[in-house]
Amino acid sequence: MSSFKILSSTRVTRQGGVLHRCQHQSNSTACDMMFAIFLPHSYHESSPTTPALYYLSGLTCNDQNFSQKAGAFLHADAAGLALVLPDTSPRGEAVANDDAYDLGQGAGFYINATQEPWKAHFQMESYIQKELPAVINENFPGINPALKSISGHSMGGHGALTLAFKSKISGETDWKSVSAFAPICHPTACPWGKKAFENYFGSVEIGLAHDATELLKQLAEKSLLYDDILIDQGLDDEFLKEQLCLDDFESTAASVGQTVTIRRHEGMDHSYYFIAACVADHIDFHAKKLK
Ligand SMILES: N[C@@H](CCC(=O)N[C@@H](CS)C(=O)NCC(=O)O)C(=O)O
Repeated sequence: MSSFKILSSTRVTRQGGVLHRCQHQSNSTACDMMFAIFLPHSYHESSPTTPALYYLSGLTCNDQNFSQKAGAFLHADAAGLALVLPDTSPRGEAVANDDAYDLGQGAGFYINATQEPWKAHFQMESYIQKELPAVINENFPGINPALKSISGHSMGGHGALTLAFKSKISGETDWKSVSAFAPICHPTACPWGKKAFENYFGSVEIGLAHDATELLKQLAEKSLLYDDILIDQGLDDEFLKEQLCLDDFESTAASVGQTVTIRRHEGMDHSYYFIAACVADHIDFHAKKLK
């Protein structure tokens, strides 16, 4: 029997768009997972036509930060786009954790951990690449399984870029387009990424296979480049220099021929004010690719 449950449903646009908060037992993470899904008013169960944008949140977030702060629903409703909003990690008393905000619960980094005490539950890559899309397709039949794109913020920007690149390289899943808000672009070169990879994989070197700047080279070698990637970045973002390493990604993209539209915004920081200011353009970017 399926463990899937809708815990709450709230109308969030005047046109009739609805936000559902859902829970299910995950095989990948071996615990109950929460996610939210926004369905535009044009969604109909009887017609599998609605495209979906998966949005991956950053450190310390759960499935609710984006819903409450990004102000994206009206624009997604007009574009006829569903938004899938997963949690950032497995959770619960039986799940390993750490006192620091950048490791453990709330900091899953969208990878499959191989090390104790993390590996039993921290399997977020499998969860986002395979299990969650299957749960969405089974329980929301008005979603078109072939029309999905991915975006994210900070740690979630790293997740969006790396999961999109890895799925193209492996040929397993097809994310039609990818964008990011202030992504961690080169995790093997920044403190957040080094700490995560040392703990979850046992070494930073293993993390090279999970680093957007490194994966770009493989994407190019296999002629699998995206036609464009949209990245927004605030120039007053306190994490830009030490943690995000956007310049490394930009120069590697240029050297391998990957087009990236990078927009740098004076005065904007790392917060959801910045995301709210840019989110409509990301919705339009993906909606066009998903037509
Ligand atoms: N120093 C911050 C780092 C965490 C942070 O800035 N998280 C970003 C993503 S990397 C976020 O979206 N926070 C939640 C929010 O603003 O709602 C903290 O301790 O909370």
